[in-house]
Amino acid sequence: MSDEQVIGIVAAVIRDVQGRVLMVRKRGATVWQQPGGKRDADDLNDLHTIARELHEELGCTMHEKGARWIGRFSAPAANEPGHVVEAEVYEVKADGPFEAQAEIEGVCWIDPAALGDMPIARLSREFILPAVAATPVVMHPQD
Ligand SMILES: Nc1nc2c([nH]c(=O)n2[C@@H]2O[C@H](COP(=O)(O)OP(=O)(O)OP(=O)(O)O)[C@@H](O)[C@H]2O)c(=O)[nH]1
Repeated sequence: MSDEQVIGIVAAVIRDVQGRVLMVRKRGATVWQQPGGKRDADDLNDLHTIARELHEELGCTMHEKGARWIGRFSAPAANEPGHVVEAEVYEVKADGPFEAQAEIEGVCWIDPAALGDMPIARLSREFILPAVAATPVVMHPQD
């Protein structure tokens, strides 16, 4: 049996027209990660959790349509030693502007196929961003 504690989260992938992915950095943290977070007792479902977290962290509004489940991934947690993060990950559309607020200190856009040596949380670097890089950007006229 493992002593590792599991943090369950829901995480969002938001892409721009060039296919770049929105990343956030929490206050006091060095690594970039996906927007999102833990489920609240009042959340109706995982997309509701994402919509709430996006509004809290970035002040943006998630579209109800166009969400796509990317997968469930697990990795050592970025900011909590000895913890594992287990994430349900969705690509969603949202209206900007995207502005750092609440516990978020930084926002940036990265090319998922060219990460270089940027400090990125393992969940994103090893699982989420490779999955996204393998998928073409789909833009719908109504988006
Ligand atoms: N949101 C998010 N958390 C991640 C990712 N990767 C990763 O390791 N984590 C870890 O999971 C933890 C989730 O905590 P969180 O702070 O985002 O969740 P939250 O907003 O609901 O937390 P709070 O209400 O306690 O402030 C992060 O501190 C981080 O260590 C990721 O891509 N997105």
